[in-house]
Amino acid sequence: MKPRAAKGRRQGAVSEEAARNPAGVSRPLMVQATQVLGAVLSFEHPADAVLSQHFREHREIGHRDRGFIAESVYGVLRRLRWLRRIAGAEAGPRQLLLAWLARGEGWPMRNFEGLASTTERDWVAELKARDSGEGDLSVAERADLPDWLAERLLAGSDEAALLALAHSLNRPAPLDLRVNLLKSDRDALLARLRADGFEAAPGALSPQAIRLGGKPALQKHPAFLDGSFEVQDQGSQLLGCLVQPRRGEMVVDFCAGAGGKTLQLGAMMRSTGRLYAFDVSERRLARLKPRMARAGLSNVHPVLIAHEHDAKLKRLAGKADRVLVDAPCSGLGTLRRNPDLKWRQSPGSVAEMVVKQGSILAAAARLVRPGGRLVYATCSLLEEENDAIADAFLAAHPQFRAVAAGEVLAAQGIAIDAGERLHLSPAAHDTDGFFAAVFERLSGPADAPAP
Ligand SMILES: C[S@@+](CC[C@H](N)C(=O)[O-])C[C@H]1O[C@@H](n2cnc3c(N)ncnc32)[C@H](O)[C@@H]1O
Repeated sequence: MKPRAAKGRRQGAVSEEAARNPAGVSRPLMVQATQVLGAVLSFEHPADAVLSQHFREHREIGHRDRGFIAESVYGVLRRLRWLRRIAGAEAGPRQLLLAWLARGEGWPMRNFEGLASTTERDWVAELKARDSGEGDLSVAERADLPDWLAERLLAGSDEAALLALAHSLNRPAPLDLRVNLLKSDRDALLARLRADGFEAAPGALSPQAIRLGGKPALQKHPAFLDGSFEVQDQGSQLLGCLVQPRRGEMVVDFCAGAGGKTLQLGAMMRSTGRLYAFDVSERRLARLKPRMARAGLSNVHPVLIAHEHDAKLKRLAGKADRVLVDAPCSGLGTLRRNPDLKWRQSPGSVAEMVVKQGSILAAAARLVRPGGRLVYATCSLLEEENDAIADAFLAAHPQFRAVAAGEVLAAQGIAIDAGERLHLSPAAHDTDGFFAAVFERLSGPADAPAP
């Protein structure tokens, strides 16, 4: 990614001395937020990557000011359709930001004094009075989703449910931690965090989860540095519970990425057995390595593969006790954290993903031993990436049977309305949107070799 601005203090650099409005925002901070928003709205790179790069290049920006920039950018992304409707289809980043603050955040006019020019303030005053014509909006506009996505989510649902889902997706996500069972337990970590002034409560769904109030900075907290916890959404934790790996087993995390779930699986195995972490991305696997060390795991073996038919996988055929396929997907279940995805994805990108998902699942299934378990998961809300893939897999693989996700979770004391397959959503469960299907390989002959 190209740097968008030179480093150091210059015009627009946030300083402690600059005058701030009643909301604590200064003119230079507005300039920074506008710059980042402009870069994000080109949709060339994921919003979180643009923000991280900006903050790396501007270490002088404090925690609170970073919060303002990130929340403003994410606020605009969440409500982009609505904002363009009230601010005009041609509105640039500065206007969209002003419109968000005036209408989305409900700033009073006095907050704009000193931050916006007279012309801008006149425009904002007019905007505040403007009727955005809510009555004439389509369901996709009210949901602040692109038409194609609203249509797909509406299939098998109704308008009220779609709007409830969209509103839950258009809110910021809570902050969940996963206790590293190798290093601590939930009660001990809760006590430690509360003693440090954190608002912390046990997660309602995952037995390994703690939910924090607010968005405290955690990277330098001693309990983070000593590996006692990782940040992981409760929904994601339930996927690890569906895999339910045991001590001494051979487990494969087929799409391990930077290891969000690998670390959970490794801790559930108590750092015994062998846990292979495959991925096609060297960059992501590189990020897993320091996390393994911090977590105190010695059973994880990261392996870079070229694709799902890589020859490195052959020797594991029919050997794994558990295989997780946390498939590459549209990510639309994570819109609370990645609101730009709804504008970055398209029917074409989803169609490509679907082909890849089917291919990865079929390849990963070859590694499962008779009697072993296979879990297919995504963080998508789209039927074609979820149930349709699971249905097609079962139809083409009679050597596998479906296992009810609800029963696997209930056996671990996790009471959730899962039924056959897990469908989590921010509206119903206050987690990110996740899907998971569990399969078991029947005893029988091994698969024919891969073509
Ligand atoms: C949803 S992400 C995984 C997230 C990770 N499991 C976690 O919990 O942090 C999907 C991953 O699949 C990887 N991937 C894409 N194509 C793949 C393939 N053919 N085989 C294995 N992994 C692949 C991507 O690089 C990405 O890291």
